Amino acid sequence: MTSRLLPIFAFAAVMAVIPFIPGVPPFWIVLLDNIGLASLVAMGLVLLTGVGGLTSFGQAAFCGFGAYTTAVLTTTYGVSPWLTLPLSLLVAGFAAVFLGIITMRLSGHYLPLGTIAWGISLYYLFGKLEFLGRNDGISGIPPLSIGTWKMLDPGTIYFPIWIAVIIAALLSMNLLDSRTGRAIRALRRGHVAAEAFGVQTARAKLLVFIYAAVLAGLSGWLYAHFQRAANPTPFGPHLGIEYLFIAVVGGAGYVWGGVLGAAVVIILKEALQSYLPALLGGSGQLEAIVFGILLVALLQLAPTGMWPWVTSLLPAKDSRKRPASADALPSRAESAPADGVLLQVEKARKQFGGVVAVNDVSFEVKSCEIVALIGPNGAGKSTTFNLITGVLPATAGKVTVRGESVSGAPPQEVVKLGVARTFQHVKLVPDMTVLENVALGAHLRGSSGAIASMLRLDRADEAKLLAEAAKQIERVGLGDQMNQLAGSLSLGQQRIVEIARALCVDPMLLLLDEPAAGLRHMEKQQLAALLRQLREGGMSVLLVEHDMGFVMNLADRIVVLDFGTKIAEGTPAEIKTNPDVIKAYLGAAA
Ligand SMILES: Nc1ncnc2c1ncn2[C@@H]1O[C@H](COP(=O)(O)OP(=O)(O)OP(=O)(O)O)[C@@H](O)[C@H]1O
Repeated sequence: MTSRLLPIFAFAAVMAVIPFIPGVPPFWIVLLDNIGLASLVAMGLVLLTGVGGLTSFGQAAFCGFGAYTTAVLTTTYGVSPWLTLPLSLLVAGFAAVFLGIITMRLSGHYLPLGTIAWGISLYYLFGKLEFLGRNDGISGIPPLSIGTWKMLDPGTIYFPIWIAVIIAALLSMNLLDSRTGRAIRALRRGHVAAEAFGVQTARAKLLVFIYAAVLAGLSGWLYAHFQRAANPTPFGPHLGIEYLFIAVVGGAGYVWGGVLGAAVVIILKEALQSYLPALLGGSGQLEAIVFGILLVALLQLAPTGMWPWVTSLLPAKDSRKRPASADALPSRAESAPADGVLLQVEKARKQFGGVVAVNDVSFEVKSCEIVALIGPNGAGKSTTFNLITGVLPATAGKVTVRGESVSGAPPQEVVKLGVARTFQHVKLVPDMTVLENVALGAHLRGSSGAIASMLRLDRADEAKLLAEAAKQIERVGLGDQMNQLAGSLSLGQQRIVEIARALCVDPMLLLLDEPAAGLRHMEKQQLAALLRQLREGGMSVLLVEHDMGFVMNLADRIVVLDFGTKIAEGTPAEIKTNPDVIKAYLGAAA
């Protein structure tokens, strides 16, 4: 048994024993059932909100889909509860596809607002539909049973609930620790970085949305057979907010945070409801107020949630070693273009309203060449990068890579042609290790999907991706930092991590946006040596850089932009003495 699974099996063993401990009050078991049911929903939210950065207040509605599906099928049509399980999950999943296609396009505050909107609508819909029993709901739902053993009491339904929680936790952990998981985790840093490495972000968002909905649907299915009744109240927006609360209190980025959050919130609520009126002698909503205050205090104590706070109190584990060696990933099949021109930018133009950020700029990058793009702040260098990599559509002009037009192509297509990039403002996921961040660069070189990852069938593929990531990290000289969190590195080192991530693409052209910023003198020399070595190996580099010493010693050719217009192009020696460049840039930079 691996050390990863050991704590889970220990937890499962403890949970299995609890109902058999003599003297355990039945009320505790009911509480544990409720914790398990809430854990399932919260675990989905951990992936959706904590990991993927997509806030949803509407998860309770998916519990409703799961619960009502089994309620209708078992009571009206007499279908066996076990047969309704896949159907409940399917209905919740399809509802997520439909709602996800509409809502996942929203960004910023509009996304959570969208989820509140459909959360409220579905709550009222459940209460209006005749076949769902309107506000009274559906009663007489049969219990789960195996043979003649009917799971009628809280102590027996306890087992399917907690088996579901443990399986869901395992699947979620497997998913996060995979190629698809990295893609989901990268979503939190925005679309641009993930898409630059081929991640279909819309698909990844929808996937995690469906996953969270299916877990909520499972919770709803279990709830219906636990309560033996379903009505709209537990599937309304109030509960939707509470589930999000549970995930945040537990630690929205951590699978087990969902379970811990559910335990803390449900036990706290229950304790306040039982003891507060007796203590203070009052009745009414006092416990709700105290509950709110206590949760805010908890979040002050552990702003990223209880789970990371609790685990930080445990003795630190040994960080993982270098990934085991694996078969190398196949190298890029395409060879250098016959005419030697890797990248051709022809009269590229980009206007933002009245601002002409890139003004009919033309230049090319040949095979095995290092070209620098320089110019004052706001000259249009980063915008030019964004035009080449498909982040922004050009207003006019043409960009070709190895003779193939990339105008209008999305970043996911451009990277397939062997164009990899780094960003002026570093876009790493800070709470992922250096290794995991870099492995995102090899996304397109792996093929395992979400289901294979959840079932751990992706290990051979994953080993190759991690081995490639480790190779590139060592190549850029950060082998010792491989298992550190990317956010703990200096900004200069994070830029180098971005280079390793780009190298994982096996690129023909590397686009580096200010790679030397934040590096010390020695580190700059090492970076220059690395880039020369890459050039010797057949790679081309286009770099934006303000450090003129670095550029002049490294570049074969320099293109100078000023106010979006190309004002000069030539060798470092020519550029250094060009009066226009001195006037517009070098004079000021010197
Ligand atoms: N999304 C945008 N919307 C509007 N204007 C923009 C946008 N992006 C860039 N610009 C404008 O386009 C011009 C070029 O910006 P760009 O970031 O490409 O310059 P840069 O040469 O990379 O500058 P720096 O060296 O400061 O990064 C600037 O005037 C900038 O304000």
